[in-house]
Amino acid sequence: MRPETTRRAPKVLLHDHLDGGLRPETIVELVQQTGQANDLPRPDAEGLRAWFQESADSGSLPRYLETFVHTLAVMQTADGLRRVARECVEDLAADGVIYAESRYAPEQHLAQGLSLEEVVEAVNAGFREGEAVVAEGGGQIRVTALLTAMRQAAMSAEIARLAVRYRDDGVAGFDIAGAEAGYPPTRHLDAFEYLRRENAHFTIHAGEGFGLPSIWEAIQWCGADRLGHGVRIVDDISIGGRSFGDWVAHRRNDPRALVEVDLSEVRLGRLAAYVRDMRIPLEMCPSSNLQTSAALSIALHPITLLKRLRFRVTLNTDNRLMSGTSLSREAQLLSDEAGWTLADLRWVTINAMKSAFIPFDERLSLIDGVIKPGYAALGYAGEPVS
Ligand SMILES: O=c1[nH]cnc2c1ncn2[C@H]1C[C@H](O)[C@@H](CO)O1
Ligand SMILES: [Zn+2]
Repeated sequence: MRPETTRRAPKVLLHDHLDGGLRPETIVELVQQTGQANDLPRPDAEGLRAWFQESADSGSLPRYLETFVHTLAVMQTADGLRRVARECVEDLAADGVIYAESRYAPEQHLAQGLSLEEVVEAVNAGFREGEAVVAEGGGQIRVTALLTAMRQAAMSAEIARLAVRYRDDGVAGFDIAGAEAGYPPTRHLDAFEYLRRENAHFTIHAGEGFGLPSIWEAIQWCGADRLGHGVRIVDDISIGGRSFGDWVAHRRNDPRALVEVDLSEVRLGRLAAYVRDMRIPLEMCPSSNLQTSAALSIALHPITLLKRLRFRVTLNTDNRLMSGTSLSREAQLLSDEAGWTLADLRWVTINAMKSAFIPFDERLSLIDGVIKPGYAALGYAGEPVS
């Protein structure tokens, strides 16, 4: 794929953290307004941009998460939140995203006295402003919010109630995030049971910093509609009688290994089969996984095998600032290093749109009215993906 084609292609983003996608320039400006500029690890936008990426490259999820203290610091006022939300929408639209679910944890924005409701309303206002700016410029994007509860904290029941309260006002669902090992999703069972009683939607970060037990709990015990990452589902997949991890480690110097592997040699365990059979969406984030050591390289990232096996794969950014990425960059990396085509990008885009938390008729109208015509305009009308 040519980068310009990748950027122009309509894309759908289900897993993007609002507090992981700020413009470095905005952080510098907002910190200057508060008079706390000395708290920044670098004084200027370019220095900050590099600092976030380098610090997030630590190889560990808990250390990756430490960098968020500097984005959260400028997201404690209604004005700060509204600006960050508006710029998020503008940046995604410029990258060719036509529908996004942007997540953040309201409980992390209360330090300067905002209430949970004020946080949600400020972010919603920013999203609506961003959509209006994009529409005025002749573009098109819709952004909804997912409210995240932090898994190490104890506010999930309250955040779940907040998500239901705003379900008809810009909030599409609920999520659990934060360090995974040691914090199983079942700690938040009351929140999930409440959401299910309310017929509400939720996703759970699972199978990123921890393996199969976390995925199993998220699906079979908590009832998650989607999996945040879910990349470690490959621990339940074998190739030629070897575990995926062993198999890939032996081929770490063969970048085409996953593109060429004979699928008749692949066996799914019961959990992997369940995830595929039930069409459970995987919100996969390749660059983020390299930074937290959940995958070895783009070429050998499990997403390419899972796509070939027809799991319901979606492609996402996770944290654009910490990973120095965008959705089109993620797609371009897969094109350059793992043989992905425009047909593959269209397929994961439609997968994502089908898996979104907005009503079915609205998803369908974006698929038929925007995504399919958008790919047709690029010269790709939708032959089956190999
Ligand atoms: O990839 C992630 N795994 C777990 N937690 C994450 C990830 N990316 C961001 N977070 C956390 C840090 C943010 O402050 C929080 C809400 O967006 O979610
Ligand atoms: Zn995430």
